[in-house]
Amino acid sequence: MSLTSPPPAFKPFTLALVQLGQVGADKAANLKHARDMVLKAASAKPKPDVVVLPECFNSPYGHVHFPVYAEPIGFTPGQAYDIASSPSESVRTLSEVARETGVWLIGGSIPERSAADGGKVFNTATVYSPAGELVAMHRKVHLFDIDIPGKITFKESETLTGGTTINAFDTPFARIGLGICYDVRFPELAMISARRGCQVLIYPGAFNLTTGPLHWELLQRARAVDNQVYFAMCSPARDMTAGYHAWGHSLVVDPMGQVIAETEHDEDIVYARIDPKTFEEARGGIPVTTQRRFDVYPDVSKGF
Ligand SMILES: O=C(O)CCC(=O)C(=O)O
Repeated sequence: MSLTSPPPAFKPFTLALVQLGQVGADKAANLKHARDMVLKAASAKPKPDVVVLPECFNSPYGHVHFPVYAEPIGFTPGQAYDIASSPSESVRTLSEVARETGVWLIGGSIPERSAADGGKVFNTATVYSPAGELVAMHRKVHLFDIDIPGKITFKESETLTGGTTINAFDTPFARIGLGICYDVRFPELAMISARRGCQVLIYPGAFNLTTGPLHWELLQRARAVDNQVYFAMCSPARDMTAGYHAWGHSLVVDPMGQVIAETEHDEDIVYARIDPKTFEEARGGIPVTTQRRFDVYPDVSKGF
């Protein structure tokens, strides 16, 4: 799929965010639990069309862990990919559960080591069709390097490299744009995805107890309102025994900026009905999409 082609007609669908708990040191156990929770999410009535897992769901979150848990994936967008011989056990597991449940699965993110990039490690989201095909991938573009003295210091760039592409995938009901966590702080990424036809943006994420209360909801509502799109982020559950304390509060925001679904911080699954009517009403009533002044400032979605 090309971000320059017209998007699919936007139709109603059900989204499920799996706020996964029990992410520990045992990768096989993490994968099994993720699989069990996707099965649970998909057993709801109505069955969700899209199921989402959180950032870094197969490994503890921390720069020391990324190289240890990293798996080769070897996917090139637009090229055939044989799941059965994928070198990534996480990819094989996610593909299988997508096929078994018949949902579109945004497989959170996992540390990926890429031989084609000299062995560099990325924080990578993979997406599966209901047939289990790997249809898209997003490597976190903006690395989470922050230092708030006395509160939180985190430096993903110690071991990770940032991705260089903007990614989305088409379903029969929407074009869905991708990002990962810290990417939400950079309005350009969401803006470009929205101007290239995405009606829905979904970012696996894992905010923390310092920035979570202040910025998690604010940033998602901001990205939803300034682009008049649905915006959702899926977090891991909070685990105060883990090295990183996630904020939780996976949520879905509609194109008017209203939070339409939200969890607390424990393990949970939250469902939202995504309704094109709200999207059309937002764009019709507040027509910023046709009022932009590209004679005064440039359109960042063009020219590269
Ligand atoms: O931007 C933030 O405050 C948190 C970002 C984060 O946790 C991440 O990118 O993994």
